[in-house]
Amino acid sequence: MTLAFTKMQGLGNDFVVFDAVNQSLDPTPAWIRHIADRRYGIGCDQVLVAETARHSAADFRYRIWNADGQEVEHCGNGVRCLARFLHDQGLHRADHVTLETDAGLTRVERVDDDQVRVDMGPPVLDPAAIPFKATSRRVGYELTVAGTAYEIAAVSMGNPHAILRVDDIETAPVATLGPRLESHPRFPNRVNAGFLAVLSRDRGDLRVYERGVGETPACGTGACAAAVAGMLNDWFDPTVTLALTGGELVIHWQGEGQPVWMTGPAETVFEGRLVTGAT
Ligand SMILES: N[C@@H](CCC[C@H](N)C(=O)O)C(=O)O
Repeated sequence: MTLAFTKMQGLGNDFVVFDAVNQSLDPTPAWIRHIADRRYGIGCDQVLVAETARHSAADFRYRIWNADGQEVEHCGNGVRCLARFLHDQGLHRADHVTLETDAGLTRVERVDDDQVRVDMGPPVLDPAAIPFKATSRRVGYELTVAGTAYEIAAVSMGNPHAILRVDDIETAPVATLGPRLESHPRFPNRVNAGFLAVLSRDRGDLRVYERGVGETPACGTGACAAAVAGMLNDWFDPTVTLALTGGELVIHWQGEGQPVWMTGPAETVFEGRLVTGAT
């Protein structure tokens, strides 16, 4: 048996993408870990799958697995890549597509050959819905990690994010504090940890330690969550450019109840076929 796949990336956050509309696929956590393995598999941060939509308003269903084999709710860089995949594979020729995820419906628009713009929906700020253990909703929460208190913001973009403001992302303790935040007991579903440096009212630097992966060159939902945290704190104007290790994303949010818009690139790296022993 062989399975067609496409390797894609958005700002260096990389994906193996499968069409499960025209080929049959039954991903198990062990199979996902094998595909994501950079020595024994293809190698990626996330595996993305396009399926037939269940919701009548959606064109396709979009599923995401982290490299550790866990299925998750959303992926911002991935959604741009999936839209480009559907277009380039001839599965959906229009310049916009509506995708259904476990986090709801997402509308993706092609801006030009390089840039894709996504309506990521409104951020979720109610702690119980993130989920984050807190007695009431706040802009900043004190979180104790290994005896040290940090002020974080907690935001869900369908998936959970903790955002910590730092002076400089070069010296931010991403490798040490990232995994401790990821598995902090106040985030029962674990969390993606963003380290944000505010440069001006319309620019910031961001590094993200992703749940189920580790630090990646970029995280789209992480950039949306960091922008929202920065706007709620009045550090940013409604449009901000965030520079991640892999490149820049432009995020626009007009406030409470409004959708977060994310604009950035999506690129195909290569196409291939998985052969025996891979499933
Ligand atoms: N890289 C992604 C986020 C992927 C999922 C995340 N690791 C999670 O567990 O929620 C992005 O670009 O948003």
